[in-house]
Amino acid sequence: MSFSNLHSARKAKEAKSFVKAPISTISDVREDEAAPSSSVDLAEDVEIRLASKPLEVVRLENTHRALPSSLEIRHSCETGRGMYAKSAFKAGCVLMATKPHVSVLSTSYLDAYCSFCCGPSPQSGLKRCTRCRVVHYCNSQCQNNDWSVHKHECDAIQKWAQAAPSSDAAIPGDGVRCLGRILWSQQKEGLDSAWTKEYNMMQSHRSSLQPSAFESHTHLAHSVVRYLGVSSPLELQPYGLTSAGDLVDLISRFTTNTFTLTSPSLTPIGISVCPTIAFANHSCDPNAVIVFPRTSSNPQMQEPLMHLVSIKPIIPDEEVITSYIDVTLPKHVRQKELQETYNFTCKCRLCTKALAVDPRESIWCPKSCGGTCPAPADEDPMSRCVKCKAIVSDTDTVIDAIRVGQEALDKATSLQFRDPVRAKHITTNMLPILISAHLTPSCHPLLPLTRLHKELLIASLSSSLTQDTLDETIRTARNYTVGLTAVLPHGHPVRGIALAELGKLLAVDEPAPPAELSVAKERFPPSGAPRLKLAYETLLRARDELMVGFGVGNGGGLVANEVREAIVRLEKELGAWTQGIKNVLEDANAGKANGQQQ
Ligand SMILES: C[S@@+](CC[C@H](N)C(=O)[O-])C[C@H]1O[C@@H](n2cnc3c(N)ncnc32)[C@H](O)[C@@H]1O
Repeated sequence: MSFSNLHSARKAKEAKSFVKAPISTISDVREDEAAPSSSVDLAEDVEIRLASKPLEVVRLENTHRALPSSLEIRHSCETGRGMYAKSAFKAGCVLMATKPHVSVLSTSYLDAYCSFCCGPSPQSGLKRCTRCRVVHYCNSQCQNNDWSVHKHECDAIQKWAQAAPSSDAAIPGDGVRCLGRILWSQQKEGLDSAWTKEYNMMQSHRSSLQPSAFESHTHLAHSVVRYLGVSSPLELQPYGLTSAGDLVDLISRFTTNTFTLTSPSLTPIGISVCPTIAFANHSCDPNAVIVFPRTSSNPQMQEPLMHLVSIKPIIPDEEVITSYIDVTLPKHVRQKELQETYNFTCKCRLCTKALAVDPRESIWCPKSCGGTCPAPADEDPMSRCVKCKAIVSDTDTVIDAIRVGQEALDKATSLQFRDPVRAKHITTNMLPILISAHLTPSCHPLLPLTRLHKELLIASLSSSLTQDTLDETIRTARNYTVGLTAVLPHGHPVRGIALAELGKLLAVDEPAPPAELSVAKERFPPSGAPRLKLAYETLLRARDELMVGFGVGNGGGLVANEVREAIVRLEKELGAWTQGIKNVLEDANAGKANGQQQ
């Protein structure tokens, strides 16, 4: 397989969730060395997620037609409205698929994806709107379909650019553009329409706004008013905004209920608003995920379609719960994000159950018994191995390494697209420090640094593809999948994508395989046929996990299609190898036999 076949060579400019790292510096980790998984026992889990008494069903009165009859909205005192299963689902079921009310691309993707169907640029390239010169479309069909809303947006973008203090600020941010689209769409659909009612039924935290949210909400409100070009409160009335409180509700509903729009390989490319799926509440140990698999052969057919997919079996009356944040993060980071953005304290079992060791905050046993210990922290420096009870003596080193690692992660993330060489320098230097402090591959910040390093290595492979750089990238990708395996359940789409990426890297033609294959026998990654075999096995695992995470009914999404094609190619290559070896052996045997006869 050629390097260009790697989907991960994408320009993930605004990826805000995870990261990657260089590998020659990372000691090899076996998959069975991963810290114990934090996923929970199903029977116990179900017991917790089933309400003790029947919950009140929320009547939707001619709205939310996208909600299938197998799901129901019910109300609980603790979490408000939530989505509940009325029948049983296996892992990998598409619970619902619907077109979001609004989807908007992040600024850095406006020239790489179509602003109507959110599909990637076709081979022939995207066509730019000649008036605003900001949004792009696949073709005139997408442009025409978008015109009823874009005609307002087009004027607003042009006026915004004229008033911008610098070229950096010439395009409004995605939040402002998304709110503009919501308001123009409401006007188009009618303030009494189901569309508008559904938006207005979404939860607002207006009466309980966190002080930390005041500033960002006020800033967003001012920007939206400027973007709409209104100069008095009266001019907001046609948008259904009759008071300052209405404006706060609009913004609060937006921040509380917005989803990240992702590509089929999970690169965050924008934001989407979908009131029906927004009924789903949060858990750090979710049983469902939201993906955009883009399986339709015609990209303009209703794309982007948001799919809600079960990643665990769900029983009738069980709540369907997704995660709003990156659940590979440690508890205190998750809790802070949920409080600040969504205004609640998570009481899921991952947040409340005392785990002996959380793989997100774990180090290897100081006596190397194979067990793990909780990562020491300033407030709780005492730590011992859960297996052999050995005490961690050098706690300051670990605490310092974690602190410096977090600083390096923040710095390298901010440099990833602006100065990738410096970012890679940082990750290259930081990874060995965290590894020598005994952090497990799933421990924060080693996991996100490994991810960032991997992304940086993949991005630089096209200009420097050598055996060493490829092997280093493979080792990093492998360490990343090992870390993920400890913190995400089987079938989580992030795991499927990471495995697909690793499998594809292993399948890239080796630029200069070692002449003496026996010399390289023990190292990772292997060379030659064993490498192809490993690529094949990894892609089979990826296919199985993608089928769950992106839905069996979707064939595992676009990435699983690519994986299947790679599997077929590898089957042929491996077949050719096996046949070649068989032929050589037969020739050798025939030669021996001839020699004996003579
Ligand atoms: C996207 S909405 C989910 C639907 C919402 N419960 C409703 O009634 O419309 C997000 C909001 O739901 C509430 N929520 C979601 N998950 C929760 C949880 N695990 N515990 C408490 N509140 C939760 C929070 O108020 C959060 O800001």
